[in-house]
Amino acid sequence: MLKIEHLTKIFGKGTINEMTALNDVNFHGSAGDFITIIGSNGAGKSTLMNCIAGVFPAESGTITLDGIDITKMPEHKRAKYIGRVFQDPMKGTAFDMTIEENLSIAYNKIRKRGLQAGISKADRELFQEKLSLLGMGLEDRMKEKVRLLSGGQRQALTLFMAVIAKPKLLLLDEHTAALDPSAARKVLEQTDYFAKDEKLCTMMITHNMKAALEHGNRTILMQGGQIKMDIRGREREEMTVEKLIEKFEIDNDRMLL
Ligand SMILES: Nc1ncnc2c1ncn2[C@@H]1O[C@H](COP(=O)(O)OP(=O)(O)OP(=O)(O)O)[C@@H](O)[C@H]1O
Repeated sequence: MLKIEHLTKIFGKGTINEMTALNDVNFHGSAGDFITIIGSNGAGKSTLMNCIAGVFPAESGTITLDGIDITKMPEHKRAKYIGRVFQDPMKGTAFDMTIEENLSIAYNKIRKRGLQAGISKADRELFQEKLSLLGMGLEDRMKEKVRLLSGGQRQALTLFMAVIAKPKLLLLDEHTAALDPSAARKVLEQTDYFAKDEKLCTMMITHNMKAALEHGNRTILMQGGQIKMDIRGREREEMTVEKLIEKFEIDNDRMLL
């Protein structure tokens, strides 16, 4: 599904601020994989996601998604294949538009229809049915402006918008970090639910090592722009936060136990 080969990203090349944020990264994610990504500040986690999403080009290396070489594909074209949710609940939605208008924009991403095409009865019923799965009562508030929603509700909606267009890859960059513990738990439960789609590969950055081990089927640890560890299967089942810290000498400044 996702194949990354020899990916290197250097910021400020040739200047005194030169920084190798990704150093020859190799990675393979399969459909159905839910990979959690941990690592201390500046390890290269967000840069990896930004390179995959096409926010900036890499110096060298290739990125292939479902057999398509997307290395040089512009960001807006990749967006068709990639869903993304950020830490800031304000970021993923148009807050002055209604819930159903936001959903329609996200859904039309795959249908090449603009908002002016209107929201059909069938679409509305589909949104309503799917929203009810979030268990937040949003299905009864579809004509309300998104700005009226709480951070947790908005993040749940953003997550939902990211998956409604059936992406191949879902990139979650600390998407629950700004939420209160109960909203974070709820959005993580919803993430588990959506990540079960066997055609989807999910990658989630988190500073919460407990969550990193409790969610998904693989955990990768990044350090100094490289993937230092890729744990899965039996090794992951037996892994604990304490063992992780000990084994990989993790500096757990921002990582919560
Ligand atoms: N746009 C940019 N311009 C210059 N340097 C950058 C840029 N983005 C990231 N960097 C640098 O690249 C390195 C990796 O940053 P990145 O944001 O990927 O780390 P991270 O693992 O996501 O860290 P954090 O957990 O703090 O978010 C850091 O040294 C950072 O300062």
